[in-house]
Amino acid sequence: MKGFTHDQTPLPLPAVTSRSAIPAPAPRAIPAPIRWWRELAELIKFRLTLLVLLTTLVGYCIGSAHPIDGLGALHAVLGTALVAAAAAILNEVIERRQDAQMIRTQNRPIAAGRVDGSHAAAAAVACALAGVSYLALFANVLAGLVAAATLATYVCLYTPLKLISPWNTWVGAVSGALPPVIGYAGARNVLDGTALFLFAILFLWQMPHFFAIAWLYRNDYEKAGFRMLVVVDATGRKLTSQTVFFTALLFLASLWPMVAGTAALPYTIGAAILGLLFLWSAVRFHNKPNRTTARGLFFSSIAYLPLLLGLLVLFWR
Ligand code: HEM
Ligand SMILES: CC(C)=CCC/C(C)=C/CC/C(C)=C/COP(=O)(O)OP(=O)(O)O
Repeated sequence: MKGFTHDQTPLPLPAVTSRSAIPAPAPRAIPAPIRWWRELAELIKFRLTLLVLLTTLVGYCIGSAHPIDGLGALHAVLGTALVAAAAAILNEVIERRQDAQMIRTQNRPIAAGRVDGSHAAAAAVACALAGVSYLALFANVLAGLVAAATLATYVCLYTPLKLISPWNTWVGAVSGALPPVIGYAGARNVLDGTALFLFAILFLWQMPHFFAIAWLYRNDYEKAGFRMLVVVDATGRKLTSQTVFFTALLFLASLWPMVAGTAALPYTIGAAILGLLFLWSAVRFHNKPNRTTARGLFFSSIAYLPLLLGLLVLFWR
């Protein structure tokens, strides 16, 4: 890959337009391993992928009998990690032109031309095949199939649909909701009501999560030609109403274990408190949509999910 072999320069920095007569200090060289890691982290969307893998681990823990089989969990997470990394890279290959037009993504290795798209695609396909086979061999075939379906919905449906219809977010939310199901299938080798519950939590959570982001980056999305709801809904009313609607549904769905008797009381109390705080954040965004409330909602989403999933694992029975 171009960026991993010849490139000795630090990653491009934003242009500095200072008129000061004092010469800027020469940029300090970044050690090669750090540079490579940064490129790889951008390629595989490291932080997003990390949370995705946490949901897989949670799915495994919920599906597994006590005590949890640590090696089994490791297999499920490793296999999913390979497929998720492949998904991120293929998305960046397909969207390299759009990514290059958006401020948020223009410095991604493929969009910026530091990594060759066809080499990256070949590596991603190898990674995807390795991940699905790994899951089929070391977890079970069902987990491998769910992972393959996650990859297919993300790369073959969601990614092209972003340029066509605002329904893309629903499709993307299906991809994002499947990783805990991979973990659950890896532990149980079946898909049942609990798998559906995990899917529903992730599906609903993604709506406020993404609508907050979409609001923050709506100019970027418009510039790149993405048909997100935030771009086609000029008033923003649909987007903010849907944000509250889905967060309220998420609140209700998160209380399902109380009704089904599958989680102890501390879970219900914790889920109710977290859900109300998240809902408050969504209502604040609805009543006054601006950068502050959108950012607040984004951070609430990032805090809510691991906390809720942590409670679920701790108090599941
Ligand atoms: C419809 C589905 C989703 C869409 C469209 C979406 C989109 C995005 C975008 C555009 C960002 C970048 C925000 C920024 O750079 O400031 C982001 C950040 C993030 N997303 Fe999502 N996301 C979705 C689902 C998920 C899922 C399923 C997870 C994990 C379970 C997740 C976890 C994260 C995390 C941890 C971040 C912050 C990391 C970072 O800033 O790089 N997202 N999301
Ligand atoms: C096992 C497996 C395949 C796991 C992956 C699951 C997955 C793809 C989760 C993310 C869901 C999603 C739609 C993210 C946004 O992507 P985006 O392309 O809109 O984000 P971007 O604008 O930052 O590129």
